[in-house]
Amino acid sequence: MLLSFDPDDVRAAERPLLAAGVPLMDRAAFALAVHAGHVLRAVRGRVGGAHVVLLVGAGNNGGDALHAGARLARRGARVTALLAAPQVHAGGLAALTAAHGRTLRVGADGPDGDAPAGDGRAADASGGGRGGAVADLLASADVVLDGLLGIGARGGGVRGAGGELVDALARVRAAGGGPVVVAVDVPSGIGVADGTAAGAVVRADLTVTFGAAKPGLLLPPAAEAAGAVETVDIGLTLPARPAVARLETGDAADLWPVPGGSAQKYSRGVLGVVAGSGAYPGAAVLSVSGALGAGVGMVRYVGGAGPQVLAAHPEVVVGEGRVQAWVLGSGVAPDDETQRDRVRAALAHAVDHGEPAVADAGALDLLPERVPAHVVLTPHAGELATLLRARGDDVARADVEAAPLAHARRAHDLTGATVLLKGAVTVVVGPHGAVYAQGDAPAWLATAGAGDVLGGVLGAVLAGRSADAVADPTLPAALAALAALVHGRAAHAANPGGPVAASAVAAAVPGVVRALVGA
Ligand SMILES: NC(=O)C1=CN([C@@H]2O[C@H](COP(=O)(O)OP(=O)(O)OC[C@H]3O[C@@H](n4cnc5c(N)ncnc54)[C@H](OP(=O)(O)O)[C@@H]3O)[C@@H](O)[C@H]2O)[C@@H](O)CC1
Ligand SMILES: Nc1ncnc2c1ncn2[C@@H]1O[C@H](COP(=O)(O)OP(=O)(O)O)[C@@H](O)[C@H]1O
Ligand SMILES: [K+]
Repeated sequence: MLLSFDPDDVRAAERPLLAAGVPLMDRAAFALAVHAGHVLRAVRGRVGGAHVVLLVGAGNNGGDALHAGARLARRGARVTALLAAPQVHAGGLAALTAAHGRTLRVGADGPDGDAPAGDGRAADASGGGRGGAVADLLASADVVLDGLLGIGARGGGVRGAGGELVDALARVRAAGGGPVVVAVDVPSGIGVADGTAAGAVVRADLTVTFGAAKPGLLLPPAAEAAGAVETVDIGLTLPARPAVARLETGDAADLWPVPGGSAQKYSRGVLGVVAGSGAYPGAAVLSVSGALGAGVGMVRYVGGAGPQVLAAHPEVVVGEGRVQAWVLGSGVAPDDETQRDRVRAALAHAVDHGEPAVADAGALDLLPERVPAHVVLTPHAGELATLLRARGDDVARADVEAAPLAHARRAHDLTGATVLLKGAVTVVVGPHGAVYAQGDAPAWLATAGAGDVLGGVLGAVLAGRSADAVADPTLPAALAALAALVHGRAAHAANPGGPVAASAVAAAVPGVVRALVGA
């Protein structure tokens, strides 16, 4: 499991080590220089003679970049530091200067008359004139180390001279080619704790993060700016509970309901599916496909799409009966009152009798005021905005997309449900601070019906672990993250690197599960 921690927890973990004189910045800068060296060898064959540009802000994040730059300069790299603040980390600056690195003060914060650092040159990053010199420098770099802002960032993008550097770097990259960008600790400008990415934000190819990952490296939309993430152990002891977790391959076997030798279909879990309608019978078929692919003991289908479901899956039992979990609402049209009544009844049963339930699409507006955490909502951003508006919040889809964690958390707080918010990175929020962010899927998965398959996979897992999911209110969040992981990997497996239809994703689920839980 990949665990991330809020800046406050990281600072608290650093404090005793710093007080004891442990050289944390040296450790961080050493690891950063090693990773930058790997990148330089990959793009130029060697560190000696390579051109490295440092973007340096006012804090310790800039100090990391300067110290790493000094190490690279000692190995023969040509290193230029662009100083975006009047005062930068003194020890780092001294180290770079001693290693014969060049420094250049940029932007309005460093007027021409200001006592400049290093070789005494000043430049304006905003474009034209000396701004052109900054652009040329960035364009000619092999690697840029982004040390503008780390965990001291207050969010909303990088402001001031650093923001101009971020924009200049973006222009260089948009023109094609450009340097490999390595973010120091986090891409500068992201919301480190909440994953927002408004304003001037560095787009990195690689982020070298210290002590532990930070939530913004896992959460959308900021996760996209981080590129690959390398975590460096600098000796911090962090709390037991992370801010945001991501399930990885090794976690699936512990969570998946693998049948024991004495299993029979009822003990493995029966899933009730109330999905599909005259307008959308395919949603019922896809939902059932996901559940069967995930290996549920049995599916009972309830609704008008019985003939289509049976034609695709003769193993399904059509009609009501006892179940251990539900999938509700996929493809249930707003004007199909008969099917909506069935969804209402199933939701009430799930709440009253302790049966886990997935509430998707057409079930979201039928949710009671409060539900237990074993009810899992699976909205996309538009549906989450609608749900929040129905409960009095003034929220548009774009607001949810800009801050998915905050809005998923709000929906959890308002309803009590576990909330799985679909997207390029799927965010899950449950009770007691359980938060997951899964980025397992290729963009090809953004295709009609894919969400119905996800609901079926999740329903199967909840049916298989029904009693556990009711007894431990944080488990539905872990199982929802697990379903997202399997679903995303199934999209890869169905056609690596290429397009997938939702039915092909469902067909790939059994193989993915075998690979994850097989002996
Ligand atoms: N502690 C240690 O020994 C270790 C720390 N380590 C490293 O230190 C990093 C944390 O360093 P840090 O605390 O100095 O904060 P950092 O992110 O560099 O910047 C703060 C400055 O930025 C400014 N600022 C804020 N928001 C802004 C914005 N939007 N736009 C523009 N400016 C903004 C802010 O201004 P202020 O808010 O005070 O006005 C302040 O001047 C950490 O990520 C890791 O890399 C490692 O070496 C391991 C050991
Ligand atoms: N850019 C993307 N990259 C990867 N996966 C995505 C992306 N956009 C959406 N998805 C995933 O695709 C699925 C789409 O589901 P949904 O929006 O409910 O579609 P439908 O209602 O047609 O089934 C979700 O699992 C979502 O997480
Ligand atoms: K940074």
